[in-house]
Amino acid sequence: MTMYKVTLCTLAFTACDLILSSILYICSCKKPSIIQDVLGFNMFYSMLDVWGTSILRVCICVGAVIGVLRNRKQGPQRLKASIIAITLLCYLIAAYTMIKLLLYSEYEKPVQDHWFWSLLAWTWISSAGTLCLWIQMSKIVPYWENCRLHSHSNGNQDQEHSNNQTQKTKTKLSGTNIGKLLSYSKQDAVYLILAFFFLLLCTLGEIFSPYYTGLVIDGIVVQRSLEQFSSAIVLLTLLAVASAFSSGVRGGLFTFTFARLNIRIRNLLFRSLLSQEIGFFDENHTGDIISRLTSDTTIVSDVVSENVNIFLRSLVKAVGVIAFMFSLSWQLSLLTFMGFPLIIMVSRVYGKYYKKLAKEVQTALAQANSIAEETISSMKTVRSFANEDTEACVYKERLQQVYALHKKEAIAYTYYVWSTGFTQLVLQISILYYGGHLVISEQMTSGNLISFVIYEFLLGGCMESVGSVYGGLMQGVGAAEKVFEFIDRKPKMENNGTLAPEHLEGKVEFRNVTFSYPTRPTSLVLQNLSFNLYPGKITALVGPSGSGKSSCVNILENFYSVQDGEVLLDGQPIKMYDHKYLHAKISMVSQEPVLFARSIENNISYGLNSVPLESVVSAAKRANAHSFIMELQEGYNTEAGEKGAQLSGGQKQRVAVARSLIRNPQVLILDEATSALDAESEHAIQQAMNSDLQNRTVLIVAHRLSTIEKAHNIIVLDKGQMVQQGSHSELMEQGGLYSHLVQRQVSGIEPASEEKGSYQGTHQCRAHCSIMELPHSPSAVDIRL
Ligand SMILES: Nc1ncnc2c1ncn2[C@@H]1O[C@H](COP(=O)(O)OP(=O)(O)OP(=O)(O)O)[C@@H](O)[C@H]1O
Repeated sequence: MTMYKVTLCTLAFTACDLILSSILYICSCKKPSIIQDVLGFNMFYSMLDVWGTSILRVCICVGAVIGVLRNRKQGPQRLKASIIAITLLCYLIAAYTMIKLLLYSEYEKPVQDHWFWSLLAWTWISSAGTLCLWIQMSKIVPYWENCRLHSHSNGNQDQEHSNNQTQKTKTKLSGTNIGKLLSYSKQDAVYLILAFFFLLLCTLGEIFSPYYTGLVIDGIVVQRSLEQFSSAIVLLTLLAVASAFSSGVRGGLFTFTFARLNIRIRNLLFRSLLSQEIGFFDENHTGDIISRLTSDTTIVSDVVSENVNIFLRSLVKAVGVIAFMFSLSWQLSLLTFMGFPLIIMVSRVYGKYYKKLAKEVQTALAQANSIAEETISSMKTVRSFANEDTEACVYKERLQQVYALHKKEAIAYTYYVWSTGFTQLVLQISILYYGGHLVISEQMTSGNLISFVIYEFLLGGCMESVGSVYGGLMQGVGAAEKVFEFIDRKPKMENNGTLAPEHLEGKVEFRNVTFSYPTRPTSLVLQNLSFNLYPGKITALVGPSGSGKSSCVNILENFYSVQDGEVLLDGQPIKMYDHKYLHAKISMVSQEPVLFARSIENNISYGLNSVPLESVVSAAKRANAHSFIMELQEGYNTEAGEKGAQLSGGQKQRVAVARSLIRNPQVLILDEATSALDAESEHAIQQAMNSDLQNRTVLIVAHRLSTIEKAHNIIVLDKGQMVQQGSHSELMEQGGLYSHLVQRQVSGIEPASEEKGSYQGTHQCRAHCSIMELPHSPSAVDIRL
């Protein structure tokens, strides 16, 4: 709504409020004239004070209008900042009318004055209206801001629109998350219904107990009848037993159901993670992801299960207790409910703040986990640089952030308990005072007052649980939000190809490929790159560090989408091939192969279904791994350790080569695959591959240029572009980057401009060492690729 519309509405409402309240007051006036009513004001039968609240509302509305008109820019913001105070004021007006009702009922029993009821009802309506108008005015956007928004470029509008959408989605999330959690529990509907049934039984028992306690007291104090007193005690005992039994069953069922939910959510999350594109894992830290999978899923199910249990119990109990309270005394109930909105308001404010804090705690914890995970998984590197202290300090710093957030949480909780505790105390004293008055004036029995006080305590307990559970639930919802974010995430690159031809030649074509990594979309790693790989031929990719060799392999493995151009396998885009088929036909051995913490046999047959041991042994023999495997205590059943840590670098490489060879791939990619091998092993593997070559397409990524001299085609990359192509002798004749690199390696000196990082340095050292060995090294001399 525009500023003028809201202002006009507010002024019209204010006038209407003042006129109607005045008319109703005049009509409800019991004195002959208004002047007499004003001069002889009596709280018990004059409505002057209720009319006076309309003046207060007029002041609020007119003040807001003046504030907004005088300061169009900051006015609405100030109104927004004071919404809680105005809500409190409107609530106090409504609460005052209830006190008025109690006072009036002392004078006129029952209250049958229509004008009185009309003025009371109008006061409630107009208090709510005042609050709504205040909120509307706080949302006013100044005219020039509107113009600025309209005249903004389309791009910016889209941006703002999408921001608004995100905001809206976020607000929607909290509500939908609980719904979503329940939808994941659909399969457990029977258990949940049973749990709810026992919850009702247990709550009914708890609700009736105070009532029978009141009957026991009346039996002793008022009737002095043994019969009434003992029958009430028997019923009370039966109720307590039934309630305790149901309570146990209910608790067990809820815990069981939410344990199932935990497993379900973890499974879904893990499946969703496995379906994400590789870029997702570049963007998100492993620690963060693991934290979602472990701590967040646990919070979702455990915290939610515990809190839903308490929340539902308290809610059902509160409904029953309220019904009993009204049946015992409507006046005392009214008094009790004056404090009710105040507790809700405190819970809301606290819940909102707590939810924000819970999310921050989760993020900070995930970051701390990520650091611990990274450090522990790279312990050898940390130790070799003697960097334990720094890592411990970094971790401590992150934990300090978590601690600071926890402190904030603790302070928020303290304020919350203080405010609700104080409200309840004031209420209890008021109830005892007014209740005593009702008993003395014989408007209720002493037994009923005791029952009421017990109910009031029960209701206080329920409210407290609802409030504290609300915070817990919000913590669960905050964690659920993050879990669902991952579960619902649609992979940006889906493996939904279907092509799986029986015969695959293995011709690969990079056609005008332009590529950048999703984490750095602006820096082009490959630019308009085109080359072919042919079956039965060995092609080598060489180039300085960072020139894009491994990126070509990543694209060929269909790990990333290209920005422009395409990669074709037998003339078809690789995306169109079935995921499993593609990775059975294209296999890679990398420089630092990752093995899994399983037996060597399982590592070699990884990803294949029911492979006979003979095939595993045959692949291991071709990879020159059989003899070392047989020397291990448990042979093929030997555990490889986490990431293959129980094997040496060369042994890992040989197992990885066997893992590739067993698939009999049509396209074989070797990314410095034999770099960690001794000369003899390397030679043996080269021989095996040589004899296996047949019509296979082989792509070698090489840093040691000596290893690719016999390749049929050498592609030289520089800054993501192909600068040369040909056989070793052709390229040496041509001169240029290739011969330059070879000469540098032979002389053992790398161009300084290429030394950009420690990783590169490692390669250069290796290259340097291997070339220095060249004249004597059988691996270099006997290459038969
Ligand atoms: N996952 C990634 N996310 C973002 N950028 C990356 C990623 N991997 C590599 N890069 C960048 O892409 C460029 C090419 O890297 P690439 O690994 O393909 O080079 P390379 O020729 O294989 O290098 P090396 O010989 O050192 O292994 C580099 O600038 C590198 O920083």
